[in-house]
Amino acid sequence: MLTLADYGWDGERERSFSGFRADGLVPGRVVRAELGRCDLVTETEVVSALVGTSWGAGERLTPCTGDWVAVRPATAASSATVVEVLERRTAVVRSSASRTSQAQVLAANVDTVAVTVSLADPLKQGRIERLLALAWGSDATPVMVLTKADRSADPISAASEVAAIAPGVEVLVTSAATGEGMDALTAVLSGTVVLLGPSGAGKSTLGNRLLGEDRLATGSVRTSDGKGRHTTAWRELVPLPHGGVLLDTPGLRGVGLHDADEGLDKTFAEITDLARDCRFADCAHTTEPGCAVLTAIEDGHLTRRRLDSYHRLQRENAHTASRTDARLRAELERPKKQIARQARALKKFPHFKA
Ligand SMILES: Nc1nc2c(ncn2[C@@H]2O[C@H](COP(=O)(O)OP(=O)(O)OP(=O)(O)O)[C@@H](O)[C@H]2O)c(=O)[nH]1
Ligand SMILES: [Zn+2]
Repeated sequence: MLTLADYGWDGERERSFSGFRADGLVPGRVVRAELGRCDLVTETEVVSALVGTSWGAGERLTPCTGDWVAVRPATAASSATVVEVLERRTAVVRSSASRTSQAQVLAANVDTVAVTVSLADPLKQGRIERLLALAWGSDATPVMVLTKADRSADPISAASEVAAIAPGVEVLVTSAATGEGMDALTAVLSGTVVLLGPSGAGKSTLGNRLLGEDRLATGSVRTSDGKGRHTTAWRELVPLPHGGVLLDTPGLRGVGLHDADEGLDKTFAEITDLARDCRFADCAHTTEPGCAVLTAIEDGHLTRRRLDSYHRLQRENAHTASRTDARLRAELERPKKQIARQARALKKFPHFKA
């Protein structure tokens, strides 16, 4: 029997939950979310629960896979109901490709984001940089997982090419087909793990290999049943045999950046470092005199492609930010504000945590 601790519940969470417990509520983690209802694991069972409105504020709650929630248990008269979504420590947020620019939380409370890219196809550097910006922006730890090494003529040089555009990120070469790199992968994955990558990158196949069983539907299975892909926002949270839990997301067609300033700074860490030496604090690294970034390109320390990619993703990020509507922004900011408030409280009252 698995406990909530297997799903990542910890002492800090338990302490901040005491008020809810006093009110007869129990904690649960969302393993699958749909509009208005979700599947949860609680200390005693797996339940299907209705999603209510937030207690104090009366806002409609929108829990997503990975969220910790406060649940009112089922009674003879009513089904189990989610009454609050607990503070998100991390969140993978993308801006969908739609014109209204809806931000969408793909996964909450993730510890490791495994960015999966297939070695069977030519590497697309811009796409890798975009996925890394999304991963860094979540506040979880990104890991680059190159898949299908059995389909590549030279996986080692592919890996060093990726390492060059992924400063500070561990790069692993794997093959679900031969088992190559699986032990190394198991070793670096910790806590709640999400596999993030384009459709067909091999995420589900890799996930099944990590789980040691065919839990997740792979491309071949899905196409054979005749149903189209991407038809549902199906996501599931499954415990891993060596600890931690795996969150399977469907392949992403468009991963627009949302509020990704910090994510971009970390993705392009060497540019962020160089920029400190630019003459102007607000240097845009385009034509400014005394620009350390442009000098690095002239000296051959930085590629023009890399700077162009940085500029392109920054422009896109600024554009989606300007289109995100206020309600959504408030919803996404709420957990962050909670974190900031708690951090301030901790500073003021160091014993607060104990
Ligand atoms: N040769 C080889 N093929 C692989 C490997 N891993 C996955 N594949 C194949 O790649 C295809 C896509 O794999 P999936 O696991 O469905 O990819 P996915 O990333 O989950 O795709 P979506 O569900 O669309 O996001 C399938 O036909 C797999 O059999 C591998 O290590 N080697
Ligand atoms: Zn500059």
